[in-house]
Order: sequence, then structure tokens, then C-alpha cells
Amino acid sequence: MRAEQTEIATVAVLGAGTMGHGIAEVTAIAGYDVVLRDIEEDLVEDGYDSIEWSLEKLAEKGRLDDDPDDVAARIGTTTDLEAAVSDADLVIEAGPEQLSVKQDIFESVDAAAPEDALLATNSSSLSITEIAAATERPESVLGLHFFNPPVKMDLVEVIYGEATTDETAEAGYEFVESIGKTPIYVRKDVRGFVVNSVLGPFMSEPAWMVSTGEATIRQADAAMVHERGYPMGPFELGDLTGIDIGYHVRKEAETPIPPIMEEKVANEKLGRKTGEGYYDYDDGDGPDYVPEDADDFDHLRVEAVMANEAAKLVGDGVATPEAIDTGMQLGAGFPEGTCRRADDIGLGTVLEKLRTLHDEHGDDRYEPADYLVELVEAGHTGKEAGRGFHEYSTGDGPSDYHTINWALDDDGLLEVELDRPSRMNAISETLADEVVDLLSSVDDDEVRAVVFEGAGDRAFSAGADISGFADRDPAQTSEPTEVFTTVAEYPRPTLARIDGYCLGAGLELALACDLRLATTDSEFGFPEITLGLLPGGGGTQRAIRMLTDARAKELVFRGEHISAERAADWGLINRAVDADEFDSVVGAFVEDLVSGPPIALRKAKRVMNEGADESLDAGLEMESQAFALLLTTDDVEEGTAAFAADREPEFEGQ
Ligand SMILES: C/C=C/C(=O)SCCNC(=O)CCNC(=O)[C@H](O)C(C)(C)COP(=O)(O)OP(=O)(O)OC[C@H]1O[C@@H](n2cnc3c(N)ncnc32)[C@H](O)[C@@H]1OP(=O)(O)O
Repeated sequence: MRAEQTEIATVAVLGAGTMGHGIAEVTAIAGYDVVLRDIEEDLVEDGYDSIEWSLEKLAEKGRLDDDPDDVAARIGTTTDLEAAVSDADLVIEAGPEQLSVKQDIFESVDAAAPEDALLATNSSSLSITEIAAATERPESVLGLHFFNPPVKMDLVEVIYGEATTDETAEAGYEFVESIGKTPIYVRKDVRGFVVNSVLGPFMSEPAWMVSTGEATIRQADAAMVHERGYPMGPFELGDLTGIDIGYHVRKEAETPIPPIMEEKVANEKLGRKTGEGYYDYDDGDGPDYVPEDADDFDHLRVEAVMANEAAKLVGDGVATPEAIDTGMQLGAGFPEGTCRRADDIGLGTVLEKLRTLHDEHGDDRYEPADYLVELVEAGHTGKEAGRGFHEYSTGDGPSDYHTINWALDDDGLLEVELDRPSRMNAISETLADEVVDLLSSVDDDEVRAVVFEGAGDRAFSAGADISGFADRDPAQTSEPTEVFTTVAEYPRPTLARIDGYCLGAGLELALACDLRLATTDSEFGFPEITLGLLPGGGGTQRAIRMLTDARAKELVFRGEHISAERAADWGLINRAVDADEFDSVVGAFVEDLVSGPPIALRKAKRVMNEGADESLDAGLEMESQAFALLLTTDDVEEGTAAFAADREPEFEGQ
């Protein structure tokens, strides 16, 4: 057992290379005192200079709360390992990726670090257990695997070695949260941890297909990017990371290596770094695939093998489906998690594909994971069945969502947060479905107003999720998406709380709300035209009804962003407010909405929305009918009595 964990105040980062100085930077930004150590003065200085440069960049972009000099001042440097760790509450080793080097470092750290310090390695591929074995306290050693570059990448894998205690892992997890990153537990010390385990088949399965002449490089990359929405094609990614890296990982793991990979390594065509790999960077245009190259690439084969890998991780107790999905989205930039995607495809389909591949090729990697077979046999075949890796809404009430957060307070305020900050809260199909499901299943009687906002501090929403646009079925997208209509017709007042980018479908969602408040830093626009599209979620129609013809067309035709001040000036939003006053202005609006007379607000919303599309006479008729009805409510009695008594009314919605 580790001794009682002390509060972490001082962090020693060993290694000032790309990962080390990045980890030191994010740790200092979060307010910790950091000691950055490398073996030579030059290396430490280079690392420190890179941190200073990066802090300046963050400050220029307004993404640093503190003065960059103050942050840099929290980082001390040394070449003396003992001095670096002797006062550290947490040591993060980010040295070369060689077991013997790391073991040497850990042996020295063990001798010099305080007894109750937490000892972490940032290794991306070595065994935590073997590194920990170099110390007398393997229970205090864990993996904290940051992704490159740490300043930009949100994910950290928190990995157990064989001896790591829960207390150690939890302390590491909490530290990661405290620096504003997203931790996932990797509960067993498996090769590749979570992200690289699932990323393995993403890269190797297409390589097998190309090796056997079943696909071409461009075909695979075009299909995975343009049809399946991955941020990069598998071969493009291989060139970027270095083909030799993947080759050596497979060699170490003693897993079969696709011939095309062997061939590239043998010819020293290792990717971008040698000027040629799967693509030619010196004499060619690099990854020059186009959407049409995708042809009929068998992407199910690749996604089935990835889903199988995920099932092995879940079945072996290495990670939960939630952790895997978070890992793949934040660590590999996948548009959605591998488990969720498999649930969408249908686990029965995935299993059948694996069995067919196994029959055809006989390779071990197609052997279905026990856990996958169990799920399918239990009827948990995915989203359509209501349960697969994940559970899905049964329509009995709001369920657990993955791309939105929500809360309904005692005053009847329903807060809905679009929660995909790493994608600027882009509206994926899942996110849209979840908003619809929430608004359709939450008890309206409990809700008095709804506020929509975006997670993080950069965007309300940067629009529809662009990944995989090319694979959309036009038949499904020709109607304005249900989410905008559901929001527009929701029978309670709705307000968009906008802080940051509000673009494309994000703006359409905001326009579907009744009211819009924004910080002055926010930006608005319909960039769809720059993608060869038009706003397809009601944007053209709401804008032309809300703005002058000229302004609406300027927004749609030019695709330019406009400032919050201009948006307020044009009448696109209600107010543009300085950031420091924003909460109080939003609070005042919300207070009026949740304490207002529910029936009158509902009727007013309906009459105004529906009347706007009718003739004046028809609109006036709707209004007078609503007025007459409201006269019969208890709320009117309460409103008039409160006025007479000079007190605040308490409307019950009766
Ligand atoms: C019917 C409706 C149709 C539509 O709505 S079409 C979509 C319309 N929207 C857009 O075209 C906006 C696209 N996004 C942008 O132009 C830029 O982003 C911003 C100006 C909003 C911000 O730029 P910057 O500060 O440089 O950030 P970053 O590196 O571009 O974005 C951070 C991460 O967010 C992802 N992302 C941003 N917008 C979307 C989107 N709409 N769909 C999917 N992903 C998006 C990026 O790719 C990147 O991700 P990574 O860090 O993995 O590279």
C-alpha cells in the first residue's frame, strides 16, 4: 500500500522533449509548480523555450487565463534528477521509449522521491508493470499516457500496472481532471493500452487488403475519410506517424505484419519523414485521394475488426465501452466511439462479418471475441435492439446521453449542454437524436424554460459535423432535420446561451430557439456555401423571416462570419454582452422565463410562431382566441391579485 496520498502541489516532469515539455506546460497552466528535468542543459533549455513560445501563442489566441510569464515562472528547470524529484508529489517520466532507460530512471526516482509520491510514466507502448518492477514500490507506479501534443490533446490514459493500487490510479485520475484533461481508466496493462489497441486494426486491416490486392491505398483512405468520417485515412496516418513505428510495434507484439508494411520498411519508404511512404511527398502530392476513389471499399471489414478489438478490451475488463469511445474520439479524433459505431452498424452484422472473414481467411484476428458473441446471443445487438455495448433510450423517459448533458432544476429550468468540445460541439446525428429524445421524453409539466449552451469555452456549436458528409443519404437529409423543428416547437420558451462560434447548423439550432444571448466574443455565420451547400436545417427560412432580405442573403451567400455586435444590430440575436456580465444577463432572462405564467408563455409562443406564417387577420384571430382562453386561468387571477397587492406573482400554470 502507498502511504497516505498527500495533496499534489509540485510535479516533476522527467524529459524535456515534445511530450515532456508539453506535459510540463499543461501542468503549469493548471497552477502546479513544476520542475522540468532532462539530462543536458541544452535539452532543458530547448524544452523551456518551446513552452514559452507555446504560452505566448495561447495568450495571443485568448486561450490562457493567466499571464504567460506567470505560468512560465511556475516551471523550474534542472539536470539533476535527485533535485527534481526530492520534493515532488507527482513524478511524470517522459523519457525515451526504451524499457531499460525507463527502468534506470525509475530506479533513481525510487531512491530520491518522497515516500508518498505518485510515480507515473508517460510510456505509450511499454509495460507499466515492467517499468514499476525497477522500484521498491510498484503499487505507487502508474501510466499517465498523454497524447501528442499535450497542449491540444484532451485525453490521458490512466493505466494500471499489475501492482498499481486503486488509490494510486484514482489519485492519477484526479490529477488529470485537475489539469482540465479527460482521463480514461485502462485497468489492465495490455499492449497498446486502449487507443492504440483499437487504432491497430484501423491501420493494419486496410494494409492486409492492399497487400492481397483486395483494395488500393487511395480507395481505403477515401472511403474511411469521406464515407466513414475518420479524420485521416489509414495510410495517410501511417505516413504521418512513420510506417516503421507501426512495424516495430507489431514485431514486438509478435503479430503478423501486412506485406505492404514489410515492403515499405525494407525499402526505407517510411512516410513523410523519408519523403515517401504509401504516398510520395517529394515528387508527388502526398495523400491525393479524392472522394470518388472510395468506390466500393469494404469498410465493414475494417470496422468489424476494430469492434472486435474493443469487445476484447471490454470482455477482459481492460476498459468500459464509455472509456473506449471517449478514448477513440479524443485520442484518435474519431467522429464517434468504436463501440457506439458498432452498435449503430448492429453487432449481429459485425459478428457475421467476422465469422465470414474467419471462414474465408482463417486468420486469428477474425476470431470473434467471447464478449461480442455473448452480447449477440443475449440479443444485445446494438442501437436498434436498445442495447449493445451501450444502452439506448427505451422511450420511457430521458436516458443517459453521450453527446449532451442535461439537468432540470426545481425552478423548472432545463439546461441542455451540447457536449462535444473537442469538435467545437459540432452537431452529429447522435447529438441531434439525443436532443430530440430529451425534449420528447422529459415531462413538459416540470419544465418552464430551456437553455441550450455549448460545452467548453470555444463554441456554442460550429455547425453540423462535417466528417462523413460525403456518405450522407440525400433521401434522409432533404427534410429539415427533426431536431430544429423539435426545438422550435417545444412548448416552453427556449434560449440559446452563446459563447464562441455559432455557425451553420449551430446557428440554425440557435435560431430555432426563441431567444439568443451571446458574449461579444461570439461569431455567427452560415459557412455552408463555402462547402457547396446551403443551410439545410431551416437556416435560410428563419433568417429571411428574421432579418432584412439583404442581410439574410449576405449571411447565406457570402458564408462570412459576423460579430456578435453586428448580429445584435441586425436582430439575429437579442443581446451581445461582455463576458463578465454574461452570466447575470442570462440569469435575468432565465428568471423571467421560469417565473413567468406558463400557460400565457406557451400560448404567446405558439401564436407568435404560427401567426407569423398566416395572414394578419388569421394571426389576430389566433391571438384573440388565446387571449380569451387565458382570461379563464388561475394565473390571470394570480397576476392581477399580485399587481393589486404590489407583490411578485407566483404562477402555477393553472
Ligand atoms: C445543414 C448544416 C450544415 C452545416 O452546418 S455545415 C458545417 C458548417 N460549419 C463550418 O463549416 C465550420 C467548420 N469549422 C471551422 O471553420 C473552424 O473549426 C472554426 C472557425 C469554428 C474554428 O477554427 P479553429 O479555432 O482553427 O479550430 P479547428 O482546429 O478548426 O477546430 C477544432 C476541432 O474541431 C473540429 N471541428 C470544427 N468544426 C467542425 C465541424 N463542423 N464538424 C466536425 N468537426 C469540426 C475540427 O476538425 C478540429 O478537430 P481536430 O482537433 O481533430 O483537428
